[in-house]
Amino acid sequence: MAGRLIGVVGPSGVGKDSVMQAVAARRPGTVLVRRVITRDGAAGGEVFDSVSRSEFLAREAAGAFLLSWQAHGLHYGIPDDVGDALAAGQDALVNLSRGVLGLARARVPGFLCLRLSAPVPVLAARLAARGREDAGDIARRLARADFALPPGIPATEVDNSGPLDATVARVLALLEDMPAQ
Ligand SMILES: Nc1ncnc2c1ncn2[C@@H]1O[C@H](COP(=O)(O)OP(=O)(O)OP(=O)(O)O)[C@@H](O)[C@H]1O
Ligand SMILES: O=P(O)(O)OC[C@H]1O[C@H](OP(=O)(O)O)[C@H](O)[C@@H]1O
Repeated sequence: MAGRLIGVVGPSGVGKDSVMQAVAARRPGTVLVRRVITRDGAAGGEVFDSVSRSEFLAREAAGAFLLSWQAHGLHYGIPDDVGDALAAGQDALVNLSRGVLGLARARVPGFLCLRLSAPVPVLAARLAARGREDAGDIARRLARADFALPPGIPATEVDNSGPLDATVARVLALLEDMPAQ
């Protein structure tokens, strides 16, 4: 049976990468999708494929991405070969912009969406503690916290304002129960 693509969305700092990494580590057969990003490879955080803007645009034009978008002054791409993992029966977790959920749902049979949430003061504290962005960039990320999901996208909301372990346990339970949407 084919695996499922599980899009994890929510405001910057809510914990998407943290939750995805912990879930993949505890759930055999679940892989993390490595994103292509026009961000400095030394920025830290998630493991990603760092490329120049010109390289990104060339790959995009060549059809190398299942999904691509821009946010925070960066380009993001999801390699098309994620389909190989799904075809091999692996579930794949991917950090997505809320803005590409309509396309993801249209392009990927059985696409699932988890929407993480936490209050803005919690996001602000986490982004400051993470230290990957400067104060101006953090302010711009927080201003985007309430970005709405496109209409008609079924998403299961999971609160990540408490301990990470509690969120991970909740997501692991959900993944056993959730039917393809
Ligand atoms: N439940 C939690 N409790 C405390 N700290 C957390 C929790 N979840 C994540 N964090 C911390 O919050 C910070 C932001 O987490 P993370 O980078 O996973 O968020 P993100 O949603 O992927 O953000 P972005 O969209 O900006 O990449 C990290 O420093 C992480 O360690
Ligand atoms: O606000 P929306 O569009 O949902 O998300 C926009 C982008 O914000 C985050 O970027 P990063 O991981 O912090 O670079 C997400 O991963 C996504 O790529």
